[in-house]
Amino acid sequence: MPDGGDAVEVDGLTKRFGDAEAVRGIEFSVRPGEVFGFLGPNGAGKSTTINMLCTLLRPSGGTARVAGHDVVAERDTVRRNIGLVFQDTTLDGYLTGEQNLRFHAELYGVPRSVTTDRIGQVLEMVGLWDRRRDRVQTFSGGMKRRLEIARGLLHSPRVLFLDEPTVGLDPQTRASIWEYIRQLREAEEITIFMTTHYMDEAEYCDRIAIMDSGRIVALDTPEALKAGVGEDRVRIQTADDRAAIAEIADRFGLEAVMSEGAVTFRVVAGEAFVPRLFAELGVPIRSVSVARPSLDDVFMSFTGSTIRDAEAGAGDHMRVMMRAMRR
Ligand SMILES: Nc1ncnc2c1ncn2[C@@H]1O[C@H](COP(=O)(O)OP(=O)(O)OP(=O)(O)O)[C@@H](O)[C@H]1O
Repeated sequence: MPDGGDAVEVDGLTKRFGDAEAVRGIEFSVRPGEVFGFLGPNGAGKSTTINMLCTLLRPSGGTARVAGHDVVAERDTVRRNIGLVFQDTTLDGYLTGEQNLRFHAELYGVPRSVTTDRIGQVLEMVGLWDRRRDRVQTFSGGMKRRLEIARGLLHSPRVLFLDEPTVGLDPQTRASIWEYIRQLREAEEITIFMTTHYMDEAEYCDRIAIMDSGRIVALDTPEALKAGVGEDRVRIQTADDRAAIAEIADRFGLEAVMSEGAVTFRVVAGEAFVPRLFAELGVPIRSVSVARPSLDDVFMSFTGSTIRDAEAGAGDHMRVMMRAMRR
């Protein structure tokens, strides 16, 4: 990619399937070295977008450049510069881990002189060096996923696309995959473009784009997106909860309720508000906690559904219902 250029640069990108517009003229860019998360409910257009960026699908309009090259005019160059780790595994179970990688190296034209070293390097990176001579069919789900990540890295791509890299894996394996992703960024100076349905994982991304109904509806750092939701949740335990609720309404104009045994209310910049609360509330406070808005709150505010609904395939249905209810 040219010096100073973006790793992914999308302008007016559109995809129509017949009359339906799956991607509606989106625009965004990803900086080199970023871990960029792509979120959205089912049918939002994420896969369609990724497929266009990976040159697997031709755009109906607009442009996309990946690693500095146009996905239509320079398709083959783009392909050489990207790695793909998609949900459907394409590993060959009868081959060993090492044989799978060797096959891929030939497919990508990795020079023979460097293949063996490179295979060793990526297998070490994902902790599979000791299992390199075992058939892949004996691997656990997490090991297969790690081998796929190793394979995606083999030809030293500039941009690695990961489609739900940790889906269906146990929390421990998910954590270790993330550890590899973080190491990767340091070791390979690679840009990572990923989709995930796990909000706790989206937190690890440098920036997140939320897509809904073919458009990018939000794009920023996880911190900025959460701050954009506005209000923090403050919970206090007091000597007299009923009096505290009344006083919070009178003095600060905030509506507090009892929730799980604590007086709970929402306020902008909760941490800065707490000293004022202690100074001005007549009722003694026994304990206080402040919770920032979560990425779940962010997702909900932009798409009208939680990521779990979206994951369960109920996202579209929920959204329609919520919109109808708001009317
Ligand atoms: N080959 C196709 N032909 C017709 N319509 C398609 C095709 N591929 C996708 N679509 C439609 O485009 C829209 C976006 O689909 P897409 O798969 O990109 O969404 P997504 O955000 O990746 O969803 P998911 O999270 O379920 O994978 C959907 O309405 C889908 O039905």
